[in-house]
Amino acid sequence: MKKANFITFEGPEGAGKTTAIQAVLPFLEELTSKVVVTTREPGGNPLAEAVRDLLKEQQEPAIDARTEVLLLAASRREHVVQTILPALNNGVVVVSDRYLDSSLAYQGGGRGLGMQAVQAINDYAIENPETGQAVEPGLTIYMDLPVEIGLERVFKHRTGKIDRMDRENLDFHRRVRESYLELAAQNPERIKTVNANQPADKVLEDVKTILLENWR
Ligand SMILES: Nc1ncnc2c1ncn2[C@@H]1O[C@H](COP(=O)(O)OP(=O)(O)OP(=O)(O)O)[C@@H](O)[C@H]1O
Ligand SMILES: Cc1cn([C@H]2C[C@H](O)[C@@H](COP(=O)(O)O)O2)c(=O)[nH]c1=O
Repeated sequence: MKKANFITFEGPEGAGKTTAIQAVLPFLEELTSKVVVTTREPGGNPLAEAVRDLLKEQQEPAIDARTEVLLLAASRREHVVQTILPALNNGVVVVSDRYLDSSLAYQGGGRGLGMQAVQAINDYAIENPETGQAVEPGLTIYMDLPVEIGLERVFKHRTGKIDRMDRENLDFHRRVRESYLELAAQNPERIKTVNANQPADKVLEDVKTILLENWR
């Protein structure tokens, strides 16, 4: 496998992505001898962060599922063009807390729009304007855990606000996880699964092992 300059972290709510990314950063800088930047979705630039705020707030009437997927794809386009590509073109390693797989799992699976339809919308959003190639991560670390455990972490311990997605019902979150597991099974070369239902130091160890294996 080619050394991955674009790395994404994925998982259901409360999987520990943000915690793991922050903890692994110094290790990744040392491993790659490159500048490493972290970013997130939805977000990663001012316009996409504004979309993030919109999507996290409870909306009345409820946001239509197709509107949601289109807003996410539009914000992803900004993220790709304004943040991800300029960094990659400068030789920087980009680590994103969520990317396209989140749309496939949450909107494709969770909302029931179907992964194919969501992929098609996003093909337009993630095209590199210079090469015409899709901007895709070389490595995705999928942090897997039972949704009840992730949600318990979020509801009991999170310091930030409980948002619109967190409040979705258990079946929604189960469909999200099932979709991630399906994606991981379909893309074993790119998506590496970590058992996120372990103490944080053990999770970090497993993440480091995967990064090491993918930077040879
Ligand atoms: N391995 C772990 N065991 C127990 N608690 C953890 C673990 N990793 C993270 N946490 C805690 O769980 C909560 C969620 O962690 P974090 O924000 O890193 O997850 P996340 O995947 O980024 O969540 P989300 O996508 O929902 O924002 C935090 O309170 C964090 O301290
Ligand atoms: C990129 C992306 C995100 N989401 C959802 C998943 C989460 O509920 C929030 C992001 O916030 P977090 O702090 O990372 O939990 O947005 C989504 O539904 N679809 C997407 O494409």
